[in-house]
Amino acid sequence: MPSEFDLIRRHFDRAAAHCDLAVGDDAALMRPRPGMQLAVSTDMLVAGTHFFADADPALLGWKTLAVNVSDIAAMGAEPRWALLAIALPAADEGWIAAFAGGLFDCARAHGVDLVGGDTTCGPLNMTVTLIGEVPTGEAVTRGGGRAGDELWVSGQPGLAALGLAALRGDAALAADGLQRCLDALHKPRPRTALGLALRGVASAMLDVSDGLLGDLGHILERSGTGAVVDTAALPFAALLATGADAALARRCLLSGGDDYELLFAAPPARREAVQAIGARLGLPLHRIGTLTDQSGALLLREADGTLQASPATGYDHFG
Ligand SMILES: Nc1ncnc2c1ncn2[C@@H]1O[C@H](COP(=O)(O)OP(=O)(O)O)[C@@H](O)[C@H]1O
Ligand SMILES: Cc1ncc(C[n+]2csc(CCOP(=O)(O)OP(=O)(O)O)c2C)c(N)n1
Ligand SMILES: [Mg+2]
Repeated sequence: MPSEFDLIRRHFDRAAAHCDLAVGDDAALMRPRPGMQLAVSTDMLVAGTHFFADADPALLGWKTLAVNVSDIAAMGAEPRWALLAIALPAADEGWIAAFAGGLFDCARAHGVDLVGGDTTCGPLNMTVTLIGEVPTGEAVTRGGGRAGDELWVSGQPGLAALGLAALRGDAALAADGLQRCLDALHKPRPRTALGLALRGVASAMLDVSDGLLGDLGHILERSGTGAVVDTAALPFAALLATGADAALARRCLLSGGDDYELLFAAPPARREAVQAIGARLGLPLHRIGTLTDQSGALLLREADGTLQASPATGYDHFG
């Protein structure tokens, strides 16, 4: 049976590119580049709550890091250093090797060093702490939105929630549609390049983990604005193309969660700049509404022009 230290050495100790001291000592040593602020975030994934216990370990490794990279991207920061705290029910080396493989694939794709962590025996869960860098004063927070700013969302929110609904037997999807939804659920692609490009363009930003409307509520709260969301501008077509019915597609897109897309506000004068960024990155950016001066009020404008108030609620662990 491998020891705790064998597991760390074999699976989690890899060369770090931009770090003075990484895995193996009491603490890691990193130097932020001059003129940079550190952006620090942590998110935990728990078996049964965030994933099924029999999930593919390579995909789980990817997602564990990806959801944290997404938070750093949402600040307009560059992800740099990660710490991984993991509790494992057993020293299953095949499982751990596959998990580490997926995690390091994501680390490589986003320029992240794994610089430390903790490994214990216990119910399967993992927590990554991610440290990024952003030029001092240039981070994009949730609180900079102003009435009149346009509201945008990247990519294809709703796919992951549809995938989860299908796994639970609550949605019958066409085979290729199901594949696309499961890929979104299991392998979120954090929008790092988009987050960096939106520095100096977006007035407020966050990543959508708990569902579009619920997370929009955080922008409204921190920015002191309201919002009108045009439902006709939301990207429903790709969800309907999976074979999902319209009501489920709407629920997944508006409040499903697990999207890891960026939701941001930008002044109308920056509309062309936003569109140019989307074109350069080959990433669809949807202009889905406007911030208003009615603090906290979230309205949905339907295709026929009618306005209806909506609660800004999303995924809630205790709700
Ligand atoms: N146990 C905690 N102690 C201190 N701060 C916390 C704790 N849990 C969450 N937070 C903070 O509350 C805020 C909202 O957290 P969360 O909803 O998890 O954000 P996100 O969706 O970006 O992961 C963040 O600033 C986070 O750091
Ligand atoms: C087995 C399973 N059940 C439910 C979900 C859906 N789900 C779990 S947590 C969550 C929201 C995001 O997690 P949270 O811990 O709130 O992340 P944060 O907002 O802190 O980034 C969602 C949509 C899932 N992915 N897998
Ligand atoms: Mg969190």
